[in-house]
Amino acid sequence: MISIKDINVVFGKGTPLEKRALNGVSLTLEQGSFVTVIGSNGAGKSTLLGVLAGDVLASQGNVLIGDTDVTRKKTAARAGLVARVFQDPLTGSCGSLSIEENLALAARRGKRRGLVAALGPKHRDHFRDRIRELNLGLENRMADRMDLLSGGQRQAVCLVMATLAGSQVLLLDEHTAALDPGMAEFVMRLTDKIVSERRLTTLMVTHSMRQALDYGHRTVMLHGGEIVLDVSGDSRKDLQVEDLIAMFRKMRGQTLDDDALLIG
Ligand SMILES: Nc1ncnc2c1ncn2[C@@H]1O[C@H](COP(=O)(O)OP(=O)(O)OP(=O)(O)O)[C@@H](O)[C@H]1O
Repeated sequence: MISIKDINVVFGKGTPLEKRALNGVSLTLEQGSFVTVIGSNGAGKSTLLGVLAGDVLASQGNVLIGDTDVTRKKTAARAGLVARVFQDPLTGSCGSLSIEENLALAARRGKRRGLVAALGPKHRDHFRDRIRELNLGLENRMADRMDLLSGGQRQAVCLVMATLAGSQVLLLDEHTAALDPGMAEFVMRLTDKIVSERRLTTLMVTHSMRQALDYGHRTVMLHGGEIVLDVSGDSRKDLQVEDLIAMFRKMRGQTLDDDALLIG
């Protein structure tokens, strides 16, 4: 479960560049709920994920993950609670390490014992089994460096990595945006499977209105650092991509030049 209450984030406070990125945002997600987050550029989506991951400390408000108040805990201190997959497949893993070593590092996230302990035969078998489930043939390439994989293969491995340390929260920051449409669909189906099988509490930022409505149970729209739409259940089922685009237009007070960018 995630509960954030009345979160304010101000960057560059007291400087000419002061920017209020989040303004009194409150959100509660039950364990296992999958929420898609949309909003135009600069709306505050990444800042919201940063507040949950610990990269961004709120100037006001509280963040609870499960029963733990993590408001003042930095990223490393909440690493065992939160897993994150980024847009750039190179960000969430180490290209110069093998698939197996990356998995071993991910399995130790938030724990004290090092890489050697996580590369014992039992763990290796487990890693190979988990990678085999992807059906990408990567179980035969466990010693290959991560930077030899395609972007999609790498994101798929990152998703497996995100589940290895037992985190209950998964943050997805436009994690399919850099992939071709076929691979993006594969990674989304995999995401859906992992989230539902493991009952992960998930926030997924996307610029694709289609993805935002097709996946998850609830959709939240941010604008100017505030939640301006929060839909689930029947009212979400009735929503069409065109409705979301119309809301974007209204929020931005202008016509979008290229709807295809949003529909994608
Ligand atoms: N570290 C920072 N220092 C100063 N300003 C920042 C910082 N991070 C974000 N901002 C500003 O805060 C606002 C919200 O940024 P954020 O990255 O959360 O938006 P976003 O909704 O994720 O946008 P995008 O869709 O473009 O990724 C923007 O105006 C941005 O310029």
